[in-house]
Amino acid sequence: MTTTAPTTVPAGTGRGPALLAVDGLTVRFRLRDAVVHAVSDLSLDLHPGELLAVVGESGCGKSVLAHALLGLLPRNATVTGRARLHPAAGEPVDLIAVGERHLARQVRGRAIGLVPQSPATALTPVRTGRRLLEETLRAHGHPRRAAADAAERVAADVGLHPVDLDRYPHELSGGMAQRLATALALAPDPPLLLADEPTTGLDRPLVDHTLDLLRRRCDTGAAVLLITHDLAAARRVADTVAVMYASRIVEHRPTPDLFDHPGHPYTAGLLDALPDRAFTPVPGHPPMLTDLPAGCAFTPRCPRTTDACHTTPRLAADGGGRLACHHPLTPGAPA
Ligand SMILES: Nc1ncnc2c1ncn2[C@@H]1O[C@H](COP(=O)(O)OP(=O)(O)OP(=O)(O)O)[C@@H](O)[C@H]1O
Ligand code: NI
Repeated sequence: MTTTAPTTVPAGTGRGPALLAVDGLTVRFRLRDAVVHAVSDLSLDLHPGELLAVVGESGCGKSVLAHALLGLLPRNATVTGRARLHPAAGEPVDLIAVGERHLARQVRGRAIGLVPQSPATALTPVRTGRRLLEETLRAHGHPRRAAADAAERVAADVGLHPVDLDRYPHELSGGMAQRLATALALAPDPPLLLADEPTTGLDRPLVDHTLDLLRRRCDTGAAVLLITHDLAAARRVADTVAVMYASRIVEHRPTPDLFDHPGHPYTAGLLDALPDRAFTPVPGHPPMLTDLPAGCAFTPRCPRTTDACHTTPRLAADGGGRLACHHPLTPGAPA
């Protein structure tokens, strides 16, 4: 590996030991005649009570990050680095090294919940939402009768009507399937939740409702890694925001700092694309992850590029956050 980022998180979030400490996580996919650099040297800490939003354009590696932590990647993936999960009750475990048996028995669903990006395909088609929820709850120790009540409660939490619980997954709209998937992930009350675009297909009031639900989970001690395209969503609920570009975290800061004083030209570009700002998209397209340029991958789209950008910038402490850029923006100065 070329660089190793510090594992400290931005100031203000470092209370006690991290629940999740990811260090140098790298994922490569082998294709017949190419290698996909899906996640590169990624480091982050997540503490109990913290909501971290991971944002970035389509294909930058957000879902692969979540799947790597849960051992859900296909066989052509190679994962290196460490991801230490340290639950309050229990020994720390390296999610990358621990192996499928432990992940299946102790981690997935129990220690780490996942709201998958495409819930419609992830839901078992032959069981109603109610059965799926009750089975999940019983698998995590709820007695039969308590599970029935808890299923209705958690369904109501995500805005699902009891009648909708008696439908089969194919009878649900995209938004209902999304809410059911969220309910299934939340039901066992995992200390860590990975929520991959959990508001897809929801109308605005339900988007806010779901986001606030995740926020409340953090306020009662859980940690949430929220993957989203929606910067407004991140702004509403996240404590810190990590911006990914072409497989790397390029900036990570407390939420207000990121929105008010972005340091990376890419972050500034994403903010400029917001409808309530300049509403101008970042020009150009992200690079192919099979063919990344040497050095900073944002170089071809960056207005500040110089020769220095041909070496990969280290993700280093910057103010209260972390930044990987040779020519960062300074607060108040034009891009
Ligand atoms: N099994 C696989 N084999 C090869 N490449 C893969 C595989 N799974 C994902 N990729 C590639 O890894 C990269 C990262 O994908 P990922 O799904 O993490 O993107 P993302 O940031 O979640 O995008 P989106 O916002 O569209 O969900 C993409 O280039 C994708 O094509
Ligand atoms: Ni994704």
